[in-house]
Amino acid sequence: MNYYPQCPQPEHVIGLDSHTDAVGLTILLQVSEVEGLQIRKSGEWIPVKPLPDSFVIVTNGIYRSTEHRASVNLMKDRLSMATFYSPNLDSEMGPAPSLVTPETPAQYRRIRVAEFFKGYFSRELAGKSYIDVMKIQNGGGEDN
Ligand SMILES: O=C(O)CCC(=O)C(=O)O
Ligand SMILES: [Fe+2]
Repeated sequence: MNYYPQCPQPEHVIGLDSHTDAVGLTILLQVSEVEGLQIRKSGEWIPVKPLPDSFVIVTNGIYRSTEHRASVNLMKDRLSMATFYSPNLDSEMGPAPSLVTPETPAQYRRIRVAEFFKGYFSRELAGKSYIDVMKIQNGGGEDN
């Protein structure tokens, strides 16, 4: 649950700094129907207008996780509720074996989910997708 109190100087404040979610799927309800969520597209911040009775869905993996942030509002409080679909902490994460072929070698290494989230939650929100820490630099398999 994210609560953004009404703010007399919204131009000097950010509600939630730029980030990408580190999960498989995010479903977000903009509860109070006050504008605030923004996504970055071609370097520009685009507001995602709240629609009554609707959810915003953010995917990861083949559909790259969208960089987004939330602003605060001059006149009104804002409330959003995010639910995250993510893997079991005791498991590993990496490219789905069915997607790794000699023609399309693994581009990400496998790591323990707990290790991934430890790094994710201890970093600064800096826009860049955290999944890039798993990227295999030189290609050619998981040993590189
Ligand atoms: O409040 C919002 O609209 C965004 C919340 C969000 O990005 C998050 O909880 O990860
Ligand atoms: Fe988010």
